[in-house]
Amino acid sequence: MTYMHDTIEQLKQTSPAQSEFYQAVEEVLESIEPLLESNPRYREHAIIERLVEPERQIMFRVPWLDDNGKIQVNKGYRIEFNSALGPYKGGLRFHKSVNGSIVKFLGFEQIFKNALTGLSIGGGKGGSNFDPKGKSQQEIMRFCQSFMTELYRHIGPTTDVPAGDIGVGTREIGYLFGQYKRIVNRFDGVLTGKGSLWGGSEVRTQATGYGAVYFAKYMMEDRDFEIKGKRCLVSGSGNVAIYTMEKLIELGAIPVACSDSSGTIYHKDGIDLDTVKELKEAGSERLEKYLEKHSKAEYTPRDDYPDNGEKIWRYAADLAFPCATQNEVSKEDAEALVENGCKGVVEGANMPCTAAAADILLESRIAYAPGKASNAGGVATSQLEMAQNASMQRWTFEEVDEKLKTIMCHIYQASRDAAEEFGEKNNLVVGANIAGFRRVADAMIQQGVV
Ligand SMILES: NC(=O)C1=CN([C@@H]2O[C@H](COP(=O)(O)OP(=O)(O)OC[C@H]3O[C@@H](n4cnc5c(N)ncnc54)[C@H](OP(=O)(O)O)[C@@H]3O)[C@@H](O)[C@H]2O)C=CC1
Ligand SMILES: O=C(O)CCC(=O)C(=O)O
Repeated sequence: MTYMHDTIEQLKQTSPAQSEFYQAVEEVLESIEPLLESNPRYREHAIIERLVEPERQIMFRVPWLDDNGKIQVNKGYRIEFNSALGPYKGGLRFHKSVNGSIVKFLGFEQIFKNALTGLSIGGGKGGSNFDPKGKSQQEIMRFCQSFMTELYRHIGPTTDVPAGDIGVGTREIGYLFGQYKRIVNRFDGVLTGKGSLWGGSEVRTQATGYGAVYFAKYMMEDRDFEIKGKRCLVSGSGNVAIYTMEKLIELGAIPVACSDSSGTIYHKDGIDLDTVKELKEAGSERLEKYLEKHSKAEYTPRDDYPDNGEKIWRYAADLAFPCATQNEVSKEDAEALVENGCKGVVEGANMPCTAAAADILLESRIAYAPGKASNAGGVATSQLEMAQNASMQRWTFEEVDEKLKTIMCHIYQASRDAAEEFGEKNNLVVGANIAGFRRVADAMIQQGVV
């Protein structure tokens, strides 16, 4: 019986039916085992027992009126996981799949991600099982207003600062912020990802995708591999995928495939990003419509995917960027990527690889960047937004972008160095988990038993 095994068994008793949460905890505990062995004080201070239990979990009813005047009810969540390093910070996800396990795994990941940035932000996450697909703008606004009517009492610029995630972009943050301001009668920096007209930071929209590509660049340069000219697979076609592709194109790489929840586009000459933006950013269309402009591209609907994975990972490419959702890379997908000569996998999404897929990538020795390190550019830029709001300053795009590059470089180096320190050279999963954990755990010890 190992410490990790005992902890997971305990969680299964106390927090039943939360498979994604156990998966995230297991990965972290496995990685930090050597640190726990060499530093008994982490066990003496019951750091693991305290870390896996959120400081506060808020669940609430979100009633709203649809366009037919019918009352609809959704579940709302905010998990305030750990505030050892600063105010709870993390996004809100609106997606029909959201449940207690998903919000909890995301919140848990956020603790270590935020620690890795080197900034003063704790970990939190929230959301709702509200499905924005097919809803009118008015319905989305009414839903956001109702969600904030409960959430406002739990958040604040130095308490808990939510942001966006799947299904929550600048428009939703606008509706949430408007309702917060109306209730409390204060213009607080209580959300990030705000519109640039009213307190939002430059680069926040681009930050997660740009940050992932900066991370990829630093990681691949260390392996004498240039990104320029390389063919890339980028799953998803939302915020993170779009700005991953934009930065890749800017650096001379060629994204050849992207996807949405209905299907995958493969365009061997390179994805036309303007068309994707038109369909997905300006509108809320299905990606299949890409074919109307590019008849030579190939579209595979989800029904025709391989039984054991996603179509996108079966194409040959030099680099892969999973930027859609959790567990979107199966063991078989990872095997296909390795067999097809992929040299690096960089996670834009949170926990996009199943545990078995991550094992395949680590065993293959190809470069593998875990999301909590490579997608931290979004939350880091959110903290830059908080800093600007608090000091009533506004920095230029170039200033914020420079800071983002520096932070991503720091995260890469901290993860790489921690991996080497524990004899796991190139294992950035171990490195990121140890570097993130150590910072949070040390802060918790210094703050006593709370
Ligand atoms: N936004 C941010 O700043 C950050 C986001 N992340 C993570 O990045 C990921 C993407 O978030 P974000 O881009 O903001 O979300 P968006 O809502 O903007 O986009 C999500 C995209 O993923 C697609 N998608 C969802 N499920 C699947 C699937 N099974 N297969 C293929 N495509 C799928 C959606 O397709 P469809 O249009 O059909 O729904 C959509 O194109 C999430 O894991 C999120 O937690 C991490 C750090 C920060
Ligand atoms: O910008 C933020 O605060 C949160 C971003 C986020 O949710 C994430 O990093 O997964």
